[in-house]
Amino acid sequence: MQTQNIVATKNQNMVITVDGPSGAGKGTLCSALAEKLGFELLDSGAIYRILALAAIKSDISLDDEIQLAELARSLDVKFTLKAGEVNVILSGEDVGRQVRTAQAGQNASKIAIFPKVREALLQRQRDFSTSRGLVADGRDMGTVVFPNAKIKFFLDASPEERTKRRVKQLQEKGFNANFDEILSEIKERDLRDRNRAIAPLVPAEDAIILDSTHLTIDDVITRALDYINQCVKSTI
Ligand SMILES: Nc1ncnc2c1ncn2[C@@H]1O[C@H](COP(=O)(O)OP(=O)(O)OP(=O)(O)O)[C@@H](O)[C@H]1O
Ligand SMILES: Nc1ccn([C@@H]2O[C@H](COP(=O)(O)O)[C@@H](O)[C@H]2O)c(=O)n1
Repeated sequence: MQTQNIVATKNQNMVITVDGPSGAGKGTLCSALAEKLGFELLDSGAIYRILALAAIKSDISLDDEIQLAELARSLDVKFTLKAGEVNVILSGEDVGRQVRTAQAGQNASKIAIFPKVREALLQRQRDFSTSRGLVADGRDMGTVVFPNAKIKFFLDASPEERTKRRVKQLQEKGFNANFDEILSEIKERDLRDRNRAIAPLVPAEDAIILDSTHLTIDDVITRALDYINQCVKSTI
């Protein structure tokens, strides 16, 4: 029986979490797993990026925890799938391109330090879990949002490799990208994400660590699917 069939049979609201630093390949792995297993996908980083963008559009300071948390509770955001691409719709406007910039990532990481903001977004993220199963991509998926998930990955790669990937990705999307600038942004974001007081970027105790520095995308997907297969078989 193939992995996707075994998982479909055993599913029952299964949650697979994938945490790790920026550019480690979480989104790539999560989309592949969601597609192969027929699961829903949660890109939690997109929610933080959208909130920061919505704050800027509403003239709310990225330092104002109370107003940011209020905005988080009323955020009108939808993810729609068009021609295999996820579109991000904020109050009726397609903001997919605006939230993918390096600046949007930095802004997201600035507002992500606030406990009230994280609390306001918690249930919204948990609501992505349905009977279909969920692959959840982020920084605190395995530690805070879905601590009871049965399968947890922590995907890592060296800062230099992640920068190389990010530069290529931004250039392919038509953005300007300078290696040294992106490396320093990645290091700055890592530092903030790993050292914040609430929900810092750390592997869950029961997470499998996958270092993708010297692995191709296909290697990472195969290793993750093998592990999922083993876990599911051991519970049959
Ligand atoms: N193992 C890999 N080898 C080479 N390139 C990779 C690998 N995994 C992902 N990539 C590429 O690296 C880029 C960043 O990957 P991705 O967007 O999945 O990272 P991420 O961890 O989700 O980042 P972020 O948290 O900032 O959204 C993409 O262009 C992707 O195709
Ligand atoms: N669960 C999460 C997800 C993201 N963040 C913060 O958002 C920033 C942007 O995330 P991307 O995955 O889209 O790059 C990230 O640097 C984190 O600061 C978070 O705190 N928790």
